[in-house]
Amino acid sequence: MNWSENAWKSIENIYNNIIEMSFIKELSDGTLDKEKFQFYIAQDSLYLEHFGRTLALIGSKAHQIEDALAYMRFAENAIVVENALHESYFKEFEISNKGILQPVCHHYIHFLRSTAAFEPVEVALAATLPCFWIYKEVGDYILNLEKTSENPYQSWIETYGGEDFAIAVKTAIEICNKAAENTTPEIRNRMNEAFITASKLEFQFWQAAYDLTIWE
Ligand SMILES: Cc1ncc(CO)c(N)n1
Repeated sequence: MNWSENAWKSIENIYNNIIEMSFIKELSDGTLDKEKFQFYIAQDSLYLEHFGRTLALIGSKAHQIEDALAYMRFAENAIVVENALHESYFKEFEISNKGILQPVCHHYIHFLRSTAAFEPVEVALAATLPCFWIYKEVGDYILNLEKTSENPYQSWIETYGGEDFAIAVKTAIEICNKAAENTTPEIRNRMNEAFITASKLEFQFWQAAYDLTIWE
């Protein structure tokens, strides 16, 4: 079993909890409250900016030049393409501004940033993998459910389910597997831990949107 297969096994229960979440269920059938989606998109747009910057930092540290290039492209994609996409959601869902980072998004972003800054690059690569992989699995899962006609969230679903995003995810998985193979057992364990922590934060990110969790 390679590193990523083993890592996915260790988050299988977290993933199963994610697809059972009310947020995901209601997003799939189009019944999610607009206010919860607005909260989610505004936080996610802040998330993507920081995520993009973090991917660029990790790219700058990658051992192999092709991995550096891949991460710099992921960074560009997170900032340019997804922000543009969010601008269209901002209009469609009448969001006037992004607001501030709320607790869970703040936590997730700063976990990624500090991992990228202070941990070995292999661990940082693993910390970013759930952002790719869980979104792909959730996107595919929702796409494969019976479609409700006229789901207002259909374009979000199509961003993460389907071929284009799958190609990026495959590359990210391969980079992590290669990094894991070429490092020590101790760092491999830390990679696994970072992968699990980020997966828990993916769960929390959706839960915070469902509960509209803000600073006290
Ligand atoms: C919180 C979060 N994780 C992952 C993705 C997908 O890149 C996203 N848009 N938002």
